[in-house]
Amino acid sequence: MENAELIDRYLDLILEENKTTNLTRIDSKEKARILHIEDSLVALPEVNRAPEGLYGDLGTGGGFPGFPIAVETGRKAILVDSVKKKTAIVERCVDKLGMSDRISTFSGRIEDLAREMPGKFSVLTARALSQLPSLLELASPLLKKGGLFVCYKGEASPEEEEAAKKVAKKVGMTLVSKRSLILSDGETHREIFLYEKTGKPTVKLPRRVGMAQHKPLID
Ligand SMILES: C[S@@+](CC[C@H](N)C(=O)[O-])C[C@H]1O[C@@H](n2cnc3c(N)ncnc32)[C@H](O)[C@@H]1O
Repeated sequence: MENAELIDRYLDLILEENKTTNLTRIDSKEKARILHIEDSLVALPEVNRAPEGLYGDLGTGGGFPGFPIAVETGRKAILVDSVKKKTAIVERCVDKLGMSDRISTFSGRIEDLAREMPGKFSVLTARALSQLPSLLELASPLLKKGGLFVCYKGEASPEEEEAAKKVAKKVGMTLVSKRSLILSDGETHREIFLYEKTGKPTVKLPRRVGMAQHKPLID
């Protein structure tokens, strides 16, 4: 099966599951094609700059951008979410498409994955998960040196970007690029932030579960 067809079938399976479990508020196929598939794939150029190796999608929900990115890059992938019900559905859909040898899930907190697999990832993505400062802290301990972190943001405020600068330094990450675009619906604004793991964090990571999101390292 072609990649595009595989991804389209995955979306069908997720929309079917969505009738009984809340995975996405977008229920029309037409809209979902733009907001889930097209949007997931806009950061492919950034992801492809990463060194070879394992890919992870943090806070994957119904598997976006994780599934489309995993298929298009051909990388081994782990899709991470703390809600077991969601990862169970993603796993079932991946399995139905015969992709479970390459794409797996981790059901648990990102902080716990960082304890199990420190420095094992070459590239990570996160969409609609948290503010940049928290995301940087969560991603850093999972990445190998030279690994990349691709953040899909709506519109980051100047304050959020300023806070992210401070935290990036503390967690050994460097901003490589930022790009803005509008999706083909003509209205959805997307910002892609690309960070590289360039050094050692000056704080011990991961901190206790929940700290990155509730008490970011901004002071
Ligand atoms: C708003 S949803 C976004 C889902 C998907 N990335 C998308 O854009 O469609 C955020 C997801 O992140 C998960 N999440 C939030 N904090 C997490 C953490 N610390 N560890 C693992 N998953 C987390 C939530 O369970 C939720 O499914």
